[in-house]
Amino acid sequence: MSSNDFISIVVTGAAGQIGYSLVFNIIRGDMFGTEQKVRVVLMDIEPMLEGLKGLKMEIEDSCYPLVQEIVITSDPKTAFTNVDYAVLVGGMPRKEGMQRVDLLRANAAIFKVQGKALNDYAKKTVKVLVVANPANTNALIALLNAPNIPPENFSCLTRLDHNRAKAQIAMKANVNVKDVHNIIVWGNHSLTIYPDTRCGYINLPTGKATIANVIKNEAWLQGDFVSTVQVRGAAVISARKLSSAASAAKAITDHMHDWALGTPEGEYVSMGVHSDGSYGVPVGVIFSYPVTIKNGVYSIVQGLPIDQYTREKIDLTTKELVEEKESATKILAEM
Ligand SMILES: NC(=O)C1=CN([C@@H]2O[C@H](COP(=O)(O)OP(=O)(O)OC[C@H]3O[C@@H](n4cnc5c(N)ncnc54)[C@H](O)[C@@H]3O)[C@@H](O)[C@H]2O)C=CC1
Ligand SMILES: O=C([O-])CC(=O)C(=O)O
Repeated sequence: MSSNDFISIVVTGAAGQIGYSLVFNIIRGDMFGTEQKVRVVLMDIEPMLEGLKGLKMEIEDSCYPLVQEIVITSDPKTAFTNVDYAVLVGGMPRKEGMQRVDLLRANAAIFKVQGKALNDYAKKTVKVLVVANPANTNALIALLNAPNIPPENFSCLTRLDHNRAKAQIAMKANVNVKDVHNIIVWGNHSLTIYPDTRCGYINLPTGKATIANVIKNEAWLQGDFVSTVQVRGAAVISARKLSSAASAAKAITDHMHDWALGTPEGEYVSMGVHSDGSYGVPVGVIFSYPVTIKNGVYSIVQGLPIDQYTREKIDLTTKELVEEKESATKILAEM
């Protein structure tokens, strides 16, 4: 995993609300296991360095034994040098009246710089997770600016959508979340993401049953369930007046944990990854697929049945991602 006896991970946007939860998940051992020492680089923009000093003090005061070193910085070279993992949370949030393309432009500049810094300073084996929105296309921009790092090493966070879908099914079926398996979320981390339960199953005391057979409500599975997952982020913002943070940090932790340590035999998780053309999605967009992971390498689950309804949902989210890619390509060409 690392040439040393510790793993080096950078978290950008570490002074923000996700960072405040995430960093403690990492140093507690939730991400890489309770025996794995970690060197954590906390990166944010210069005006946030004072806040990062406070976070560093809190980390020290928590006395977590896995902490090898805590570095705080706003300098990309210092942040990315020799890291094994990079979680890119920092970005420009959408402001009132801002169009999606404006958000893309503001973030393209950030992810161009960070992609180049990863390329120049990180280990060539670095595994990158982009969280900041628009997450799929920000990940693509970073990837395009890091030609020396394999495209398979870039991903974006859709595990929160996956976890949200799993939780909705568990609540509807009145079972524990740990008994719900093989949910899939397809596509873009946006309102078009498609949560799909057709391959999923639930472990009941009587044995394994399909989600459809337990829920027995196809209209709900194709209607309210899908829309609840799609608008869940907005629902949290509306209630909390802040976007999801602890649940996002948990999803990041799940994503990196599974990427580093693998998925249980037969278990799918959802990850935004560089499309290889699977399921008719064009090559070269960052698309959420069902994956299994072994020895740090993910494989897109192949051969799943795609019915007409699913095809339409996958096509819709694909169309949005292709349009985002076109906008990003134009924006990058103008820079
Ligand atoms: N993919 C997903 O499932 C989710 C994505 N998000 C996204 O994650 C991002 C972060 O969310 P929060 O922590 O709540 O936001 P926040 O606003 O609390 O924190 C963001 C941090 O990023 C920093 N930042 C801005 N530009 C930076 C740069 N160039 N380099 C380093 N740091 C920079 C800011 O100074 C701030 O400290 C947002 O874009 C949000 O939309 C949030 C939840 C779920
Ligand atoms: O919209 C946001 O900033 C937060 C987000 O992505 C989510 O909660 O899924």
